[in-house]
Amino acid sequence: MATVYDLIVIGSGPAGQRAAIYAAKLGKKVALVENREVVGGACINTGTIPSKTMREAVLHLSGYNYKSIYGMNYRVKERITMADLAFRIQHVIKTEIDVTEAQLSRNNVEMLTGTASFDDPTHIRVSNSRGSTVYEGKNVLIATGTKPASSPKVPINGTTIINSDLILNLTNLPQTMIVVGGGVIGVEYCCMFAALGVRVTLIERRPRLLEFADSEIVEALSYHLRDARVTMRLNEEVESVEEIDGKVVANLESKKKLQGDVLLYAVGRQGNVDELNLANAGVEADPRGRIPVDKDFRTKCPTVFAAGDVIGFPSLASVSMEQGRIAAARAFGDETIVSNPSFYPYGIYTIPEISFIGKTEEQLTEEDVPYEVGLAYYREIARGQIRGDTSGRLKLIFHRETHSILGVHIIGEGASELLHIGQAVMALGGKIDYFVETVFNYPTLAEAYKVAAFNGLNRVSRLD
Ligand SMILES: Cc1cc2nc3c(=O)[nH]c(=O)nc-3n(C[C@H](O)[C@H](O)[C@H](O)COP(=O)(O)OP(=O)(O)OC[C@H]3O[C@@H](n4cnc5c(N)ncnc54)[C@H](O)[C@@H]3O)c2cc1C
Ligand SMILES: NC(=O)c1ccc[n+]([C@@H]2O[C@H](COP(=O)([O-])OP(=O)(O)OC[C@H]3O[C@@H](n4cnc5c(N)ncnc54)[C@H](O)[C@@H]3O)[C@@H](O)[C@H]2O)c1
Repeated sequence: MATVYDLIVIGSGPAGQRAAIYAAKLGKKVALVENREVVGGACINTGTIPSKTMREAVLHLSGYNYKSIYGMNYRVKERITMADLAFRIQHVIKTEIDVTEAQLSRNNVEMLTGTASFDDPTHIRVSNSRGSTVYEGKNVLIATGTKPASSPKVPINGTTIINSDLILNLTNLPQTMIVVGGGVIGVEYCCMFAALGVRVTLIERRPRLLEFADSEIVEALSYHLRDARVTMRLNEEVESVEEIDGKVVANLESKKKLQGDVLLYAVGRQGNVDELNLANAGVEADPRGRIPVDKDFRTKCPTVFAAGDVIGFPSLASVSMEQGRIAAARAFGDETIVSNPSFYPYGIYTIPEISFIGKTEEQLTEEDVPYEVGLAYYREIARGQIRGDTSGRLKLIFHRETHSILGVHIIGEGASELLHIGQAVMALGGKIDYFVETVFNYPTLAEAYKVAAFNGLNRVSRLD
């Protein structure tokens, strides 16, 4: 007889963890299956946490934030090595794994190590080196995440041709690097390596980087990339990659050839569905391994749910956690838990960082919405000068007539934290006037909201 669980969760990344803990809090019997040796998924082990820790280490050791004050030669450590970066990354990964394991165990979530697959909609086979065991799940959540997209024409070798899972395989900092893909992963790593002095060439097949972000903000970022000696090749597609005489060569569709010491291939991600035997549950994935779900994260099979990156957009750790929580609630008939997707923020940890919420100017123009913009430059704000960030800016987009806030877009120090002020005001239905009427601590970067609000309202009154 198979052991019976109220919920079997497959995958221990942000979506799986939150679902498992939420169901356990409802008093349900929960098992969490993970095929890695440790919990945390791509988020803790290869994606979010390592990349954000590496960025922090790069900023600290390179003295990046203080160069405008102490001069371009200022740095905390003269020769920064991959070992310096790996030291801090491994420390944070280990701590995060410990925290997650403790959370799961004190909530009585049973961990099963191995690869899960469906025998039928309610029977999950867990296979590992010791064999396989079948468990019964009255409900099942697929939270298996994604892996880096690959191409037979790009032979990843783990040393000179890598993807984002293999960054820590680099033993030495390269002198030159080719980054393929101007999405979030490509641009974030491009910024980090450029800040370390690596000469980076970034190749993107679209006409611009980060196509979902506000174009003014992306232009501002592009200025910083050029300043860090990054060469941007937009409208260029990489067709194949090869190794010639110890160098990596990227062959572009335009017949150009680019050469570097290392190539990072970051052209998107593919759902982890190959090993699941989805057909046995009557569930199908699309060619990119994404599983379609309804608003409650239910698949075509009523007792099988899917959440996190495996369902596709927006593929963020932050959103995956919410999806997992809601999926678990719905599995047990709890309709009270809600989460509003229109107030999901983006934090893009480029150097400088970018964060935004709501609509871009391009979207509002397309929709014929009468909007106005209020801008604040960090250089006009005392805290900007104190922190040494004089190029940051905060942009508030608001409705000319109702004054409601339609979007907040920030580039600069602290952007991803600062954004949550705008997010709260938007979510609570506040208007731009709130920022004018509110006293902010001084000197803070948050003051940028007030300056931007004055700027925007002045523009409206000049025209009315
Ligand atoms: C380089 C990088 C940087 C990122 N930075 C950010 C960021 O700054 N902010 C942000 O919000 N998001 C970021 N993300 C995205 C974020 O990591 C993902 O959105 C998040 O990890 C998705 O969580 P998940 O639970 O869906 O799956 P994952 O975290 O991918 O976890 C899924 C787990 O399931 C396991 N699994 C797969 N198949 C099976 C099976 N058959 N049986 C058992 N186990 C299985 C996998 O091994 C994995 O451990 C980043 C991603 C990358 C790659
Ligand atoms: N800070 C964050 O929130 C964060 C950070 C990293 C990753 N992520 C998540 O990870 C996911 C994957 O990120 P990603 O950057 O790999 O994927 P992506 O799909 O966002 O970007 C891939 C880019 O590569 C380009 N491209 C594809 N093939 C190409 C080729 N042959 N030559 C040149 N360019 C090519 C595409 O046009 C696209 O712009 C994202 O959806 C994102 O949500 C989030």
